[in-house]
Amino acid sequence: MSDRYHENRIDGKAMADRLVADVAKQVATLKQTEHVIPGLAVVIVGDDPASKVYVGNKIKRAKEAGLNSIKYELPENCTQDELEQLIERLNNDADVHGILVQLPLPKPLSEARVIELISAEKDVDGFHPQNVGRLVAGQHSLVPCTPLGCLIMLREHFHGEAALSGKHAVVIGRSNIVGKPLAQLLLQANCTVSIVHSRTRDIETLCRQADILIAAVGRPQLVEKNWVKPGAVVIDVGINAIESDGARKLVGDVDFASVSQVASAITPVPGGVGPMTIACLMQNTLNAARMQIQHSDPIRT
Ligand SMILES: NC(=O)C1=CN([C@@H]2O[C@H](COP(=O)(O)OP(=O)(O)OC[C@H]3O[C@@H](n4cnc5c(N)ncnc54)[C@H](OP(=O)(O)O)[C@@H]3O)[C@@H](O)[C@H]2O)C=CC1
Ligand SMILES: Nc1nc(=O)c2c([nH]1)NC[C@@H]1CN(c3ccc(C(=O)N[C@@H](CCC(=O)O)C(=O)O)cc3)C=[N+]21
Repeated sequence: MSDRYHENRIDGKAMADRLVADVAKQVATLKQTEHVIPGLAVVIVGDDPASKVYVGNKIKRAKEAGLNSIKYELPENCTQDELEQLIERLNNDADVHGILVQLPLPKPLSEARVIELISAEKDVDGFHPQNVGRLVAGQHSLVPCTPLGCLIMLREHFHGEAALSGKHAVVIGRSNIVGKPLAQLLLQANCTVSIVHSRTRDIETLCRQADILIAAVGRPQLVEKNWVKPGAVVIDVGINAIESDGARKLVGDVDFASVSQVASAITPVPGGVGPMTIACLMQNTLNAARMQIQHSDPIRT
């Protein structure tokens, strides 16, 4: 009984490999037809080791996708002005189609000001207020990478978006980066959406009602077996580094060992949402380049 649902992992790494290969094909076509190579600028401020790992992964994947990628490293103590001057320069550089500023920024830099300064059509993170507004209005063009990665995983798992219709999706977490935009995407996919957070009462009972449960909390292994309805699909966005037997390891916001006994499908950490986030960044950079070339209507996801 305990492993009724064994072999129920959703393989984010394999899906991400396929998505990047698909982007690479489309990039090659764009090169031939439009003589343009999409360019991605990744800006990192300071030397947080985790941020360095993620940025390294992004640059590696960009190479695989055939994109031009440039990394800009600014010192921890750089000023708001210096950072903003770099963004302005990238906004005006025709070879740069996508700009990503790795978050969080060291104090006292203003994330909100930087996000607003990035040209909305180069905002491959989808964090600019104009892109947030478009997402909510259902006219989205550049959608935040992690929520988009989660949606693509669910679409593939259910063999199309139609199967999401009417399902109860519970999103744990309400950040601008993950929880809120993801709830919007699920709503547009006709799910019934609940968002729960640190002030929610009886969170366990609410989570147990979910057909699709998504954890984006930042609390290692918070979600346990008794939070999950048997047969539910669980997406674990969390990336938490913990010490276990003296070694550093990555775990999600879900207790994988216990929850995988009751879930019908579950994403692992590592190898789940993380790789899909980066693959979606490549897709967004391609979409941004296309929009800039054609000045056409936004591409729907
Ligand atoms: N796989 C990937 O590509 C990515 C992974 N991540 C990971 O996802 C996780 C979430 O990231 P992010 O959204 O940026 O985090 P934030 O810290 O910005 O948001 C966390 C959310 O969880 C809520 N929360 C915190 N504690 C609890 C609790 N005990 N019970 C219920 N809700 C709680 C908070 O509530 P409140 O609003 O009330 O404070 C908040 O809404 C992190 O582990 C992060 O590393 C993030 C981005 C990309
Ligand atoms: N402007 C901005 N955009 C982001 O998209 C953004 C950000 N800032 N700041 C930090 C978060 C976090 N994030 C991750 C991306 C990939 C992995 C990833 O590839 N994880 C691998 C493991 C990586 C490892 O070994 O550490 C995996 O889950 O398999 C993780 C986390 C993007 N974020």
